[in-house]
Amino acid sequence: MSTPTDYALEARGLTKSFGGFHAVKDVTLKVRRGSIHALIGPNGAGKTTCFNLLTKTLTPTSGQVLLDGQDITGLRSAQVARLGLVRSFQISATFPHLTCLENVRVALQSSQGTAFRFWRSLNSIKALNDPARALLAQVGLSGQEDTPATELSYGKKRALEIATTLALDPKVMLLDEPTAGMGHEDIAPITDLIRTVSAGRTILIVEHNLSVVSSLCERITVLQHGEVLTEGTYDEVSNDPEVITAYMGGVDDE
Ligand SMILES: Nc1ncnc2c1ncn2[C@@H]1O[C@H](COP(=O)(O)OP(=O)(O)OP(=O)(O)O)[C@@H](O)[C@H]1O
Repeated sequence: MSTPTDYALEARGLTKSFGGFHAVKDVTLKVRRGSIHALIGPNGAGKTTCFNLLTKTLTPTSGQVLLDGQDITGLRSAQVARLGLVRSFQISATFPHLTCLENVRVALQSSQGTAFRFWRSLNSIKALNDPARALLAQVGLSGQEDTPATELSYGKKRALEIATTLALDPKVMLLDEPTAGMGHEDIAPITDLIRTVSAGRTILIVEHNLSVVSSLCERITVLQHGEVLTEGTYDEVSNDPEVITAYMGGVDDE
């Protein structure tokens, strides 16, 4: 039998209204520890609003968010990041003119709360070089330490963003459309990378590319009009007639 702490991240009855409009309505979501869980749905279904509620970028109108069974509804975004709930491609945006090594070093400094202490000694900054190199190696960017982020290919930029997220040592990673805008050649490597970095972590992913979802995710929650339409394995949800009507028919499965 499942206990509450089998779930690294939980939403209970989460609702967000803008004026009278419910962008997210009574969403209950349980993300099992150590799993990769997808949140999918057609455009405007409420996925981004849900992510913003989970990372506390938005305050819910009602409902609760729990991290490892702890109610984090009242906390701020930076506080939940320190507790280990980190959203990639948002907090971890990279600095285009810094090198890969410098980008990861800044993220490591920020995870230690020292990012803006410019008077830190050069030695203490240099001490971050080895861990920064190790993180770059983890995402397949060895040899690119001195390359400015702006010169990386699109896929490698995403890998760098993942390295800066890993620098924060997240327990739960929220990945917001990691393959959006990518060419076919970059999709398989980034999918493999997400699988690799998922070891020992929990991942919730919003992703439009359903072949990425089917190859990565154990569980899938489908949103429609701000509400949970269904939840299950890829086979279960992709064969659900309601999902086919609401979602599959209208989505370009790249
Ligand atoms: N700040 C806001 N004020 C008013 N309405 C909003 C606001 N943010 C989102 N919405 C509305 O809430 C609904 C859900 O939007 P949301 O961006 O969460 O959907 P989504 O599933 O992420 O869509 P997409 O796949 O297109 O990114 C939409 O109808 C959107 O217009």
